[in-house]
Amino acid sequence: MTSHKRIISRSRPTDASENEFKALSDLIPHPPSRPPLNAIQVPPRNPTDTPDETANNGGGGGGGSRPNTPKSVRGKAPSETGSAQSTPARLVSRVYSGGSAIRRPPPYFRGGTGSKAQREVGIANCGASVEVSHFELNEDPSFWRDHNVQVLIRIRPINSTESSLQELSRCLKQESSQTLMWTGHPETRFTFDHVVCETVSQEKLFEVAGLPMVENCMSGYNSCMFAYGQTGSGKTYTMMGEIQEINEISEGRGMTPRIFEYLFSRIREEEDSRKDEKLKYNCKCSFLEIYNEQITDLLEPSSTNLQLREDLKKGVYVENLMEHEVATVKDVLEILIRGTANRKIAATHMNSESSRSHSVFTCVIESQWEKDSMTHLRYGRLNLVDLAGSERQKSSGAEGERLKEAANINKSLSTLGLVIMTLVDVAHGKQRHIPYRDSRLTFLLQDSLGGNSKTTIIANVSPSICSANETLSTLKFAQRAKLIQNNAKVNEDASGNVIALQQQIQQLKVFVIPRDNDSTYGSDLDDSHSSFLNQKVCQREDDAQRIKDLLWTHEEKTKQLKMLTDGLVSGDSFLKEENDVLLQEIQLLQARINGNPELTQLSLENMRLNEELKMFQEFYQLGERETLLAEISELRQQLLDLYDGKYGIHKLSSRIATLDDIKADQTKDIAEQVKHNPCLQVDDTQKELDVCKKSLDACLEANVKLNRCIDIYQLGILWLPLDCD
Ligand SMILES: Nc1ncnc2c1ncn2[C@@H]1O[C@H](COP(=O)(O)OP(=O)(O)OP(=O)(O)O)[C@@H](O)[C@H]1O
Repeated sequence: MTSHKRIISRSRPTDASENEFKALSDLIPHPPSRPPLNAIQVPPRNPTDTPDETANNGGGGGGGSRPNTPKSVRGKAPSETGSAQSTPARLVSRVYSGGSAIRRPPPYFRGGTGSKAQREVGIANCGASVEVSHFELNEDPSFWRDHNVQVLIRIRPINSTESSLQELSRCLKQESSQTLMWTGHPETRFTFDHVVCETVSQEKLFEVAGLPMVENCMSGYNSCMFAYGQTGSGKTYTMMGEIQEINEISEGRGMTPRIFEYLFSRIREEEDSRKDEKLKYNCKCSFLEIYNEQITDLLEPSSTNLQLREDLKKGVYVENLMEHEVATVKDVLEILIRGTANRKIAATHMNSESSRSHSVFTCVIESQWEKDSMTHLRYGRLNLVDLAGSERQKSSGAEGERLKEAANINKSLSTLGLVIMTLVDVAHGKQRHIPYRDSRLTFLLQDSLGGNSKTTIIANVSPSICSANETLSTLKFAQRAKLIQNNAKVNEDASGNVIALQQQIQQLKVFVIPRDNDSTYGSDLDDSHSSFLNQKVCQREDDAQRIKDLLWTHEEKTKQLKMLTDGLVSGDSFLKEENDVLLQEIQLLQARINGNPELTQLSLENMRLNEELKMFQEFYQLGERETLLAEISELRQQLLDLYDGKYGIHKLSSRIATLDDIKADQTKDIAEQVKHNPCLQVDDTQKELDVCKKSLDACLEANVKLNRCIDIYQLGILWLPLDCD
């Protein structure tokens, strides 16, 4: 049996309590020990510390006056971790660590099938024993309906180093399956979604936290689980646990192998039950580490210093990171073991096999099925993150290279803390810039922190008084993280609809095209219909693509706006970007119009109608019609007056000339309007125009008569002086 980290290092039991079980362990074959591929040698802390000893004995534990931390601390030897015999994990661990006896745990520790009642459990600590309360975990299958962030505290058993230093003094007192008390000064009570006591098995923890995550991913939600905590607090144990050889199953296996066991069994189940919908799943995995702010592909270790990129469709991704298709648990285990062997570890005072990097195991789960003539596509991204441990330089005893690593680890963890603090502010409605880009870790996990993801945080703590301060700071971190608000949504791809449209057309063709005996006729019709329909499909596809591009420009715009409000870009460069995006948008819209003749026709018609509307509005609003009518009635009145002889001849003729001018202008206007505006054919207006025309005709007739009268009067006037003379 190999522990998660022991995969890459040799175990040499040195602890007296382990030796107790030597006889039995000798009977059990050990797996071939692997050479430490990437194990980093700890610089000797004093002349008696050789690197070799350090690696084999638990490293820093051997330094100074501290008692040696035997290798098996990492292997969860029961005698060291206090409650080992109560967790099935440790039983297996003993087998392979070469010094443990197989002891069956009490049945209520196995898989959480026991009653939920609190039990008093004896936890052994190097010969001494202490009563600690056992609390079952409360499963709540509906949790993820209302929450997107779940925070669990996992308390690991006290280990031998802690117990030898501080006996069994504890800084934590668990009060229920959700609350615990930090017993330092001042005493502080914390409440979380779950508090996982040291006797809870890996299996039970998986059932509560891992299983619902798999369901979420299968439904198309991005999900993320990360383990946080001080160095040696049990993060790797939680995430990886004890991974045996590929073909063997260990009770101590952690979240990651269990998640994939369950995932593949659910995939089989779903695919079988939805055969009629042709449901198919596809999974792709990648495994990376972030070490000293550099990203390395753990499955291709020569592929180092990989760059993070951001894409609107893909989100944040690692350029050139290899993705491996997986279809079975074996495939995943093979990747896990290979990748873990390449992970950077080293011995520190706190942990003989301390992970010096953050590791991210990612699986993209895609599903495709057909329903109601539609092809549905869904995908969920599952991130399983084992963070490097936070550590106080004093207690970790880090020096040289270890110190540089520790500084980088602490820097990225403090950025993580800052991001979480800012997200909490944002959740309280404050406008804040979130410093995702300040570390590779937060940039990569951007979606899992305050974004589109359902996220589980497992904060690992030691209950020992030796780690009281670190435990308190982890609890505070977890408390803040609980306040993050994520916005998880199902990832569904609408492009499936184009395929569905094509299928629909094919189906409709069967009904629409008449099938008679004349095969020639049938096939001709078939061909013409088919080419017509194909043309339509192409048109729709082009249109769909253009709409997608438009959507992209809109997303780009939103992103720019966000950067502007966050103060990441200046107003000038924002306007320039905005201008470019708008130009792109215009081009896209233009292309959309050009690519669709029906749309062009409609838009022309729309423009014409708008023009007409504008003209009518002006016609009524400016009161032209009323003015015209008023002029006509005035003219009439004047004619009548003229007949009554009220006007002098000169005045009359000048008035007539003015009226003629007005009439001519109005007639011209109307003629122009009629000429340029076919809209005047519209019934109502036509009627009004007819009335106007009639009035004008009457005016013109009256005018002719008036002119005649004027002529007669003028003749009369001409003759008058003659008479007088
Ligand atoms: N719940 C647990 N039950 C039994 N043993 C545990 C438990 N948690 C941790 N251990 C043991 O404690 C030791 C340290 O655990 P682990 O390596 O997982 O810590 P870590 O937080 O990953 O440390 P680092 O940050 O330094 O990598 C290991 O030997 C592991 O087997």
